[in-house]
Amino acid sequence: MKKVAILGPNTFSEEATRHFLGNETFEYVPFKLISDVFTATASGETELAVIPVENTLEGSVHLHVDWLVHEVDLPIRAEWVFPIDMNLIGYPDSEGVQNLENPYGHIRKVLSHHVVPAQCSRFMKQYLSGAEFEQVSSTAEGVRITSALQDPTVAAIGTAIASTNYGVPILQKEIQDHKDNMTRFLLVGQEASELKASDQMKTTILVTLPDDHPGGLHQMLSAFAWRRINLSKIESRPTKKKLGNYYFYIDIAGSMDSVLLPAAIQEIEAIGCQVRVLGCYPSYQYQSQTNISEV
Ligand SMILES: O=C(O)C(=O)C[C@]1(C(=O)O)C=C[C@@H](O)C=C1
Repeated sequence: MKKVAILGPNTFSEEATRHFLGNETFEYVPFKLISDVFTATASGETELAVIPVENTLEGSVHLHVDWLVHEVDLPIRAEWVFPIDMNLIGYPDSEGVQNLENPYGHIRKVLSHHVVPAQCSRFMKQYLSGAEFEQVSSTAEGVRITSALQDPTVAAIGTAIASTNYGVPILQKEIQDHKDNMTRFLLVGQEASELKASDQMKTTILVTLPDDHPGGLHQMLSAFAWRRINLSKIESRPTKKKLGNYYFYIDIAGSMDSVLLPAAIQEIEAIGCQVRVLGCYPSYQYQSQTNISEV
């Protein structure tokens, strides 16, 4: 059984991974810190890792993408998109004071993962403006601490499964700003896995433009444009080597098996761009029942 490192247990990462990879084919190894998820896989302790990289409301999780680019050499093997329903998890007001305007006015501290305030900003502004936000390593860690403290002034935002497993009630369901809040996860690792085919293949590349090459970005993009290759994401990030130096993180709809994509890459290399392929992999969309590990 291949081992998969995940941020967990009781996190959205675990929920999403179990949904897509099922409970039979892989062994899940939970880690408290996302850095440990990466290093466990880089060191060979686990074959694969699951990394959240992007959210509908928050955009890219730069910290995680930067790890993938700068700290480890783990090809992308698959991606999936999973719906994220945030829950306010805590204890009701112990004094039984019914504040009709704000039933959560007794909460003074909220514990969760750092991406959560951007996903629940409206609810937090309306009901939790009197509470301090404290960042913890995952949403589940916030629920675990809330459970240990048993203090109604401390609450967490996390998964329904964390509420059940740590025995802390859900005070309010679905507190994310949009009903269709989604997070994109990458499956990465040196070992390829047999997964169900997807009719959507993606390729992720990193491109560094040559210095002093006016119009370089335009030339690079036109290599894709005239071949009608669809770029689903392009983002510039610092190379971390020199101030003002950037690379482009590019998601391409298409496979390296096609004739067009390798030709486009050759063309941009010919103008002096450096190209690193992070992976060519199947992309899966959420359906209420999706197990991609049955081949
Ligand atoms: O803390 C968790 O539950 C996670 O799985 C991490 C994470 C993330 O890093 O984006 C995953 C999905 C949600 O967007 C919120 C948090």
